[in-house]
Amino acid sequence: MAVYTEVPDDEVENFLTEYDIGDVLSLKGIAEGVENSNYILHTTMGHYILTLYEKRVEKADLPFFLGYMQHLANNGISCPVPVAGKDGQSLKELCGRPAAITTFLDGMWPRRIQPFHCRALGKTMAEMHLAGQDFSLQRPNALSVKGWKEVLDACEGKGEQVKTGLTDILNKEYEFLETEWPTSLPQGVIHADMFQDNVFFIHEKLSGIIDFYFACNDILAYELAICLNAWCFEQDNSFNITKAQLMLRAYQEVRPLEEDEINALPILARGASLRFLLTRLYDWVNHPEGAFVKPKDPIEYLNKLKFHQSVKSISDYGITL
Ligand SMILES: Nc1ncnc2c1ncn2[C@@H]1O[C@H](COP(=O)(O)OP(=O)(O)OP(=O)(O)O)[C@@H](O)[C@H]1O
Ligand SMILES: N[C@@H](CCO)C(=O)O
Repeated sequence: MAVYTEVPDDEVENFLTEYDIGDVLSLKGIAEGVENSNYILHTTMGHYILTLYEKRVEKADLPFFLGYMQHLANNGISCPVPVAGKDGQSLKELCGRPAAITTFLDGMWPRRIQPFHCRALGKTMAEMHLAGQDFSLQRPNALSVKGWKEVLDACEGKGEQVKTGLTDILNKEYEFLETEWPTSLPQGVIHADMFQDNVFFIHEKLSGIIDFYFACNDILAYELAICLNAWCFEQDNSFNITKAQLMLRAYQEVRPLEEDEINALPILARGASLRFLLTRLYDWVNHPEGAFVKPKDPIEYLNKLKFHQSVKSISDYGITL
């Protein structure tokens, strides 16, 4: 479940008087997602998504997230569009939490990733990177190298509860990445959490991207590295080079990678593995007993990290210079 804040009927009715989107017909909590409270809002004018932003989202970051979604939509990328109230503002407050209404996006996220999904994702990712180039707001990635250290420290060695020796592996990998992390690769706005549950398809066509609440300025190729991790491994942890090749080729048809970006992919992929390994580990060891939200498996990302550590050349990702 991801409805942390319940919205009483009279509050939503009152809230909608701030908008021109008709009267409420129903408000249904959405079970998926872990960060925020999401509702499907059905009004006399159609369907919308109502989101109440919970603790992990900084209120000061919301103009960046909502502005980025609007910017992408203005530039032809299919994603939820923030709905402005009668006062022209899309960021509001409901039940004591920051809140926004966005348009409803048709489509389903793929339960089983097929090669064609990876191809479609590569193309859309590159289009988003180009579209983001003239977005004026800035948000540094709070979960880049410095942020990883904060999460690592916050885990207080509790990795041992999950796997003996994990703390040592994490410390060593962090030290390696801190020294080797590239500093001069092309940067831009990235989504930073483009996992399969955030990418909708209708049949074989990508219908849109959702959940922009980790979006930030960072190395563009780091997004590819995140997606190699999230989309190109099979259930048995084997790397699917066909999926990677399709994703990287489709990306490059829209935004060709520079030589430095290609050469950096193994390091970027290690960083991406460590980032999700750490946040998953933190959630795992701090998971309240009996909570509805099931934490995601950190060890899946340890296995992915091991693959990237073993990579000998970029041809292991199905790409050549
Ligand atoms: N604009 C939208 N149109 C249609 N459905 C949406 C939209 N936004 C969210 N949803 C639905 O709500 C679910 C949760 O949304 P979202 O992924 O943004 O939540 P979250 O709490 O930020 O979760 P997480 O960060 O864990 O993915 C999605 O899986 C989808 O079913
Ligand atoms: N996509 C993240 C969780 C939510 O942002 C993960 O799989 O760890």
